[in-house]
Amino acid sequence: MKTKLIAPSLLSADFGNLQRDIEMLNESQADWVHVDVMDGRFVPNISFGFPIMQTVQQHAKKFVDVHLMIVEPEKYVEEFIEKGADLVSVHYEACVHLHRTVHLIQEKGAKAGVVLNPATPVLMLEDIIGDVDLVLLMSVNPGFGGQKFIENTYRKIAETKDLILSNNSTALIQVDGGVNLENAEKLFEAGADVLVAGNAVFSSADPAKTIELLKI
Ligand SMILES: O=C(CO)[C@@H](O)[C@H](O)COP(=O)(O)O
Repeated sequence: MKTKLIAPSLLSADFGNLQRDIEMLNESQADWVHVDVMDGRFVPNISFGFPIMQTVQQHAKKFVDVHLMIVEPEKYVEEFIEKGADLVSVHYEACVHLHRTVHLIQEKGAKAGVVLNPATPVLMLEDIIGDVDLVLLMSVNPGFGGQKFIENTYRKIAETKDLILSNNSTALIQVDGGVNLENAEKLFEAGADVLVAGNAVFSSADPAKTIELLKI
Protein backbone atom coordinates (compact mmCIF):
# COMPACT_ATOMS: atom_id res chain seq x y z
CA MET A 1 0.00 0.00 0.00
CA LYS A 2 1.30 3.50 -0.81
CA THR A 3 1.44 6.32 1.70
CA LYS A 4 0.01 9.89 1.85
CA LEU A 5 -3.49 8.60 1.46
CA ILE A 6 -6.77 10.42 2.04
CA ALA A 7 -9.80 8.57 3.39
CA PRO A 8 -12.91 10.78 3.42
CA SER A 9 -15.33 9.75 6.15
CA LEU A 10 -18.88 9.04 5.00
CA LEU A 11 -20.10 10.06 8.47
CA SER A 12 -20.23 13.62 7.14
CA ALA A 13 -21.78 12.69 3.77
CA ASP A 14 -25.36 13.51 2.83
CA PHE A 15 -27.25 10.27 3.56
CA GLY A 16 -30.13 11.41 1.39
CA ASN A 17 -27.67 11.48 -1.50
CA LEU A 18 -25.24 8.78 -0.45
CA GLN A 19 -24.83 7.26 -3.90
CA ARG A 20 -24.05 10.72 -5.31
CA ASP A 21 -21.44 11.36 -2.59
CA ILE A 22 -19.80 7.95 -3.08
CA GLU A 23 -19.66 8.54 -6.83
CA MET A 24 -18.04 11.92 -6.18
CA LEU A 25 -15.37 10.08 -4.15
CA ASN A 26 -14.94 7.57 -6.99
CA GLU A 27 -14.13 10.41 -9.37
CA SER A 28 -11.96 12.29 -6.85
CA GLN A 29 -8.37 11.78 -5.71
CA ALA A 30 -9.62 10.07 -2.54
CA ASP A 31 -7.71 6.84 -1.96
CA TRP A 32 -10.02 5.13 0.51
CA VAL A 33 -13.61 5.45 1.67
CA HIS A 34 -13.82 5.54 5.47
CA VAL A 35 -16.92 4.00 7.04
CA ASP A 36 -17.61 4.87 10.69
CA VAL A 37 -19.83 2.34 12.47
CA MET A 38 -21.09 3.42 15.93
CA ASP A 39 -23.32 1.43 18.27
CA GLY A 40 -24.37 3.87 21.00
CA ARG A 41 -22.52 1.72 23.54
CA PHE A 42 -18.81 1.94 22.85
CA VAL A 43 -19.39 5.55 21.80
CA PRO A 44 -22.27 7.87 22.74
CA ASN A 45 -23.69 8.00 19.23
CA ILE A 46 -25.28 5.64 16.69
CA SER A 47 -24.33 6.05 13.03
CA PHE A 48 -25.30 3.17 10.74
CA GLY A 49 -24.73 -0.51 10.07
CA PHE A 50 -25.10 -3.15 7.38
CA PRO A 51 -27.69 -1.48 5.08
CA ILE A 52 -25.40 1.53 4.54
CA MET A 53 -22.46 -0.83 4.18
CA GLN A 54 -24.34 -2.55 1.34
CA THR A 55 -24.82 0.78 -0.41
CA VAL A 56 -21.09 1.42 -0.05
CA GLN A 57 -20.37 -2.01 -1.49
CA GLN A 58 -22.68 -1.38 -4.46
CA HIS A 59 -21.21 1.97 -5.44
CA ALA A 60 -17.69 2.48 -4.05
CA LYS A 61 -14.79 1.82 -6.40
CA LYS A 62 -12.16 2.75 -3.81
CA PHE A 63 -10.59 0.73 -1.00
CA VAL A 64 -13.20 0.43 1.78
CA ASP A 65 -11.88 1.15 5.27
CA VAL A 66 -14.30 0.27 8.09
CA HIS A 67 -13.79 1.70 11.59
CA LEU A 68 -15.84 -0.22 14.13
CA MET A 69 -16.71 1.87 17.19
CA ILE A 70 -18.71 -0.96 18.72
CA VAL A 71 -18.49 -3.36 21.65
CA GLU A 72 -17.74 -7.01 20.82
CA PRO A 73 -16.60 -6.22 17.27
CA GLU A 74 -15.56 -9.87 16.77
CA LYS A 75 -19.26 -10.72 16.37
CA TYR A 76 -19.62 -8.52 13.29
CA VAL A 77 -16.28 -8.40 11.45
CA GLU A 78 -17.12 -11.32 9.16
CA GLU A 79 -20.32 -9.69 7.90
CA PHE A 80 -18.59 -6.38 7.28
CA ILE A 81 -15.98 -8.21 5.22
CA GLU A 82 -18.68 -10.08 3.27
CA LYS A 83 -20.24 -6.69 2.60
CA GLY A 84 -17.07 -5.32 1.04
CA ALA A 85 -14.73 -4.11 3.79
CA ASP A 86 -11.11 -4.22 2.57
CA LEU A 87 -9.83 -3.20 5.98
CA VAL A 88 -11.52 -3.49 9.36
CA SER A 89 -10.21 -1.55 12.35
CA VAL A 90 -11.21 -2.44 15.89
CA HIS A 91 -10.58 -0.53 19.09
CA TYR A 92 -7.94 -1.72 21.52
CA GLU A 93 -10.38 -0.57 24.24
CA ALA A 94 -13.26 -2.68 22.85
CA CYS A 95 -11.49 -6.01 22.40
CA VAL A 96 -11.09 -8.49 25.23
CA HIS A 97 -9.11 -10.77 22.87
CA LEU A 98 -7.49 -8.32 20.48
CA HIS A 99 -4.99 -10.81 19.04
CA ARG A 100 -7.80 -13.25 18.20
CA THR A 101 -9.93 -10.53 16.60
CA VAL A 102 -7.04 -9.19 14.48
CA HIS A 103 -6.34 -12.69 13.17
CA LEU A 104 -10.05 -13.35 12.54
CA ILE A 105 -10.18 -10.25 10.32
CA GLN A 106 -7.12 -11.39 8.36
CA GLU A 107 -8.35 -14.99 8.05
CA LYS A 108 -11.60 -13.68 6.59
CA GLY A 109 -9.59 -11.90 3.90
CA ALA A 110 -9.33 -8.27 5.02
CA LYS A 111 -6.52 -6.10 6.38
CA ALA A 112 -6.70 -5.54 10.13
CA GLY A 113 -6.28 -2.26 11.97
CA VAL A 114 -6.15 -1.46 15.67
CA VAL A 115 -7.48 1.86 16.98
CA LEU A 116 -6.36 3.84 20.03
CA ASN A 117 -8.53 6.41 21.77
CA PRO A 118 -6.78 9.69 22.61
CA ALA A 119 -6.17 8.62 26.24
CA THR A 120 -4.73 5.19 25.40
CA PRO A 121 -0.93 5.11 25.27
CA VAL A 122 0.89 3.79 22.21
CA LEU A 123 2.87 1.37 24.37
CA MET A 124 -0.29 -0.78 24.68
CA LEU A 125 0.44 -1.89 21.11
CA GLU A 126 3.79 -3.45 21.89
CA ASP A 127 2.53 -7.05 21.68
CA ILE A 128 0.23 -6.60 18.67
CA ILE A 129 2.20 -4.27 16.39
CA GLY A 130 3.77 -7.20 14.51
CA ASP A 131 0.33 -8.57 13.63
CA VAL A 132 -1.59 -5.51 12.42
CA ASP A 133 -1.71 -3.85 9.02
CA LEU A 134 -2.62 -0.43 10.36
CA VAL A 135 -2.64 1.63 13.54
CA LEU A 136 -5.43 4.21 13.74
CA LEU A 137 -4.72 7.03 16.17
CA MET A 138 -7.87 8.86 17.19
CA SER A 139 -7.16 12.60 17.30
CA VAL A 140 -10.61 13.30 18.80
CA ASN A 141 -12.71 11.26 21.20
CA PRO A 142 -14.63 8.91 18.91
CA GLY A 143 -18.34 9.33 18.34
CA PHE A 144 -18.84 12.53 16.39
CA GLY A 145 -17.55 14.33 13.34
CA GLY A 146 -16.52 17.98 13.35
CA GLN A 147 -14.54 17.99 16.63
CA LYS A 148 -11.31 19.83 17.43
CA PHE A 149 -8.01 18.06 16.73
CA ILE A 150 -6.08 16.97 19.87
CA GLU A 151 -2.51 18.22 19.54
CA ASN A 152 -0.69 15.43 21.42
CA THR A 153 -1.47 13.22 18.40
CA TYR A 154 1.80 14.42 16.85
CA ARG A 155 3.73 12.86 19.74
CA LYS A 156 1.70 9.65 19.40
CA ILE A 157 2.51 9.47 15.68
CA ALA A 158 6.23 9.68 16.51
CA GLU A 159 5.90 6.98 19.18
CA THR A 160 3.94 4.72 16.80
CA LYS A 161 6.54 5.21 14.10
CA ASP A 162 9.31 4.18 16.54
CA LEU A 163 7.32 1.12 17.60
CA ILE A 164 6.76 0.12 13.96
CA LEU A 165 10.43 0.51 13.07
CA SER A 166 11.72 -1.32 16.13
CA ASN A 167 9.46 -4.28 15.35
CA ASN A 168 10.10 -4.37 11.59
CA SER A 169 6.36 -3.89 11.17
CA THR A 170 4.83 -2.71 7.90
CA ALA A 171 1.75 -1.20 9.59
CA LEU A 172 0.44 2.08 8.23
CA ILE A 173 -0.35 4.98 10.57
CA GLN A 174 -3.80 6.49 10.16
CA VAL A 175 -5.02 9.65 11.94
CA ASP A 176 -8.71 10.39 12.40
CA GLY A 177 -10.52 13.40 13.81
CA GLY A 178 -10.23 17.13 13.24
CA VAL A 179 -8.04 16.71 10.16
CA ASN A 180 -8.25 19.73 7.88
CA LEU A 181 -6.37 21.83 5.33
CA GLU A 182 -4.37 23.51 8.11
CA ASN A 183 -2.91 20.38 9.73
CA ALA A 184 -2.83 17.74 6.95
CA GLU A 185 0.65 18.55 5.66
CA LYS A 186 2.10 18.63 9.19
CA LEU A 187 0.48 15.27 9.95
CA PHE A 188 1.97 13.66 6.85
CA GLU A 189 5.37 15.17 7.72
CA ALA A 190 5.07 13.79 11.26
CA GLY A 191 4.68 10.28 9.83
CA ALA A 192 0.99 9.70 9.15
CA ASP A 193 0.33 7.56 6.07
CA VAL A 194 -3.47 7.88 5.91
CA LEU A 195 -5.61 10.84 6.96
CA VAL A 196 -9.33 10.50 7.57
CA ALA A 197 -11.32 13.68 6.93
CA GLY A 198 -15.08 14.03 7.30
CA ASN A 199 -16.18 17.55 8.03
CA ALA A 200 -13.28 19.18 6.18
CA VAL A 201 -14.28 17.37 2.97
CA PHE A 202 -18.07 17.22 3.03
CA SER A 203 -18.68 20.69 4.53
CA SER A 204 -16.49 22.36 1.93
CA ALA A 205 -17.90 24.06 -1.14
CA ASP A 206 -15.90 21.73 -3.42
CA PRO A 207 -15.24 18.34 -1.70
CA ALA A 208 -13.21 16.90 -4.60
CA LYS A 209 -10.93 19.96 -4.63
CA THR A 210 -10.54 19.75 -0.84
CA ILE A 211 -9.43 16.11 -1.14
CA GLU A 212 -6.86 17.20 -3.73
CA LEU A 213 -5.60 20.00 -1.43
CA LEU A 214 -5.37 17.66 1.59
CA LYS A 215 -2.80 15.59 -0.33
CA ILE A 216 -0.46 18.50 -1.07
O1 LIG B 1 -14.36 8.25 13.76
C1 LIG B 1 -14.69 9.39 13.66
C2 LIG B 1 -15.46 10.03 14.73
O2 LIG B 1 -15.64 9.13 15.76
C3 LIG B 1 -14.23 10.14 12.50
O3 LIG B 1 -13.99 9.37 11.36
C4 LIG B 1 -14.92 11.37 12.17
O4 LIG B 1 -15.94 11.15 11.25
C5 LIG B 1 -13.94 12.35 11.61
O5 LIG B 1 -14.62 13.46 11.40
P1 LIG B 1 -13.98 14.88 11.23
O6 LIG B 1 -13.36 15.26 12.53
O7 LIG B 1 -12.98 14.77 10.11
O8 LIG B 1 -15.18 15.68 10.88
